[in-house]
Amino acid sequence: MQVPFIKMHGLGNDFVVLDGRSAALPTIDAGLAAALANRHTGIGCDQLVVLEPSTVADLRVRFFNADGTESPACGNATRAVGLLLGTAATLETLAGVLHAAPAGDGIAVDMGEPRFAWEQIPLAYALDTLTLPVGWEDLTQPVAVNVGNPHVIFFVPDCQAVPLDRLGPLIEHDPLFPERVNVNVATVEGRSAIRLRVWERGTGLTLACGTGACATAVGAMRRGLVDRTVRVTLPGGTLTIAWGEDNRITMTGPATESFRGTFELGRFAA
Ligand SMILES: N[C@@H](CCC[C@H](N)C(=O)O)C(=O)O
Repeated sequence: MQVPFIKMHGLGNDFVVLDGRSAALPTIDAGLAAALANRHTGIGCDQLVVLEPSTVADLRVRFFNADGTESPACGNATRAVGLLLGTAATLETLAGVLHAAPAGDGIAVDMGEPRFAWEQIPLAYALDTLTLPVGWEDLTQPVAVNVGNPHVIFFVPDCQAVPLDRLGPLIEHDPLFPERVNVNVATVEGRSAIRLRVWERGTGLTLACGTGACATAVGAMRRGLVDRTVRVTLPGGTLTIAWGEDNRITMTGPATESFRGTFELGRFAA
């Protein structure tokens, strides 16, 4: 069976998109997702994105990390799907129904409401999520925010200097986070500018993480470090994040289609 795919990215966070809205797709499981994502033996991507019909929105979108695990949310991929659709649309995700629409040269997405209760992150036990009293070497006292997926954010003087490739996996797998966690290191550069690097749960270091940008912006706003609209610059480029009076987060930024192709399912599925 030949399966069509679309290769896309949002600020270098790259995706293989399978469109099952009108054509039947093979069963998507962790093994197939990980095989397709593999950069040596597969197509190669940070996330596999699957589009399906929905009964409650214009379409349903599922996100799989490079290790095959499914995530309820992926900000950059949501913008990429918005680009594919080319018009305002509602997207059913495991994190709720989101709204994406063209905005200038990019796509704006209503990413929903952030959650801060320790059970909602989730943490293994009750702690103050505005200042978690924990640390790993020089990374201490992070904020925890759930924006559909779990994030911790460490505010540091120079995020470029953090050995995130070493500390990221330690923190991701710490028993404090029963569903693991995305690890953000951020430097506030002014009332409306943040620099950010992210170790993504299930994928590792990426060039950009949309939900990481949302969680970091909201964490910085909760701490009073920045205004309610902020530009978040990641290695792959810049997103604008606004946290409105209605408690909803809007993420705006670019997305790109790279190429289209097909793969032979038998090479990847068991
Ligand atoms: N790249 C993403 C986030 C993908 C999911 C994340 N790794 C998780 O498991 O929660 C983004 O742009 O938000």
